[in-house]
Amino acid sequence: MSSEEAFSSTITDWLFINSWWLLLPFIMLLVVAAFIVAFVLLLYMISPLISPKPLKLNGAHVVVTGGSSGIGKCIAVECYRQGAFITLVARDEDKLLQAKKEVEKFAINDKQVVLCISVDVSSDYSQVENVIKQAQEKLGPVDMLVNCAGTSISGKFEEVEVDRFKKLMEVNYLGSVYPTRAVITTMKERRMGRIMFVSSQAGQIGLFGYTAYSPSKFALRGLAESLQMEIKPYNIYVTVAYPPDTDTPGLAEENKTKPLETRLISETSGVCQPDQVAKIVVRDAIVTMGLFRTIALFYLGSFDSIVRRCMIQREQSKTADKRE
Ligand SMILES: NC(=O)C1=CN([C@@H]2O[C@H](COP(=O)(O)OP(=O)(O)OC[C@H]3O[C@@H](n4cnc5c(N)ncnc54)[C@H](OP(=O)(O)O)[C@@H]3O)[C@@H](O)[C@H]2O)C=CC1
Ligand SMILES: CCCCCCCCCCCCCCCC(=O)[C@@H](N)CO
Repeated sequence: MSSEEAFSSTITDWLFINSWWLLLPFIMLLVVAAFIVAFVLLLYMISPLISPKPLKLNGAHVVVTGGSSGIGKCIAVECYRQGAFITLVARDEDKLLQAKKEVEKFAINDKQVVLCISVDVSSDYSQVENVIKQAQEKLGPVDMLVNCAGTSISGKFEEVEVDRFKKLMEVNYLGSVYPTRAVITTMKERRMGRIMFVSSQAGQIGLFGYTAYSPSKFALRGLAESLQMEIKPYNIYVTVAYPPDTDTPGLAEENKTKPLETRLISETSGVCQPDQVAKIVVRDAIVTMGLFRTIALFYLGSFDSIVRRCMIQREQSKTADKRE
């Protein structure tokens, strides 16, 4: 008996089957699995080749709304440490100046600047447009916008004051729409830019106590996905961050009224440190392509080509109009 026969008879004996070809379905399954693994590996390897160039933060102008406290402040520090020029946007001027001092400690060269702008990002679009204009005049066009200004409240649906529902939509949703609207035209003209929206784990899943907060964070995802499809041909990339509970003044404030259920549910995903969250979300915003995004890229590729075709057509008809 050859060694091959010995091998196959051992396996068939072991599996209590009398012919090797009964193994065929399993072998086919293995082959298919191997192909899938190989395909995913291939995607992983080509990700860096087909992804846009990472944004160099050195010398870039980064605007951080909510940059005077918590996660926003840490995002500003993270970008400053990589050589960026920073505009901090928030309402309270004292907190802004304090944050400016903290950020400035992390300078890597003596040209870097931290600019402070006091404005409510949620109340009046023309105000927001104005301050963004001022910031661009001082520090140049915005390369990256981080929409981090936001606030939260937790409580049972019927116990949350009715006007809070409107307030949270205004600050968390419109407060991200307005700054984005104010930078987008210049970004499109320059055919470059990054926009980050800071949502929350409570923006992926609705949870007890967050009937007012979650919807305002869900809304950011709808905005981000639709906007991304519009502006990808202009080489502008949008990211959404979904952090868990993070140790900030905002969380301390929220904890004052947090129902027991919300607390117990949130504890399952723990509390992060804001500098840790900042590192991750900044990296994701500047290096735009991991494995899952590569897969999403193929998935969305056909939609993108529609958008590109329309853009070309529209520009062609515009120049034709001008000639007439
Ligand atoms: N901490 C957490 O557990 C988590 C937080 N998030 C989100 O991250 C973001 C930051 O949270 P966190 O760091 O905890 O918050 P903080 O309360 O510590 O900081 C909020 C920042 O936003 C600014 N801000 C608030 N409202 C306005 C407004 N109307 N106009 C301009 N600026 C405003 C504040 O300054 P000022 O008050 O002076 O205007 C401050 O700089 C929020 O969007 C939050 O929803 C997401 C997941 C978890
Ligand atoms: C793919 C689906 C993932 C779902 C994960 C489920 C995790 C449950 C715990 C949720 C914790 C809620 C954190 C809210 C943080 C927040 O935004 C406020 N603290 C703001 O102040």
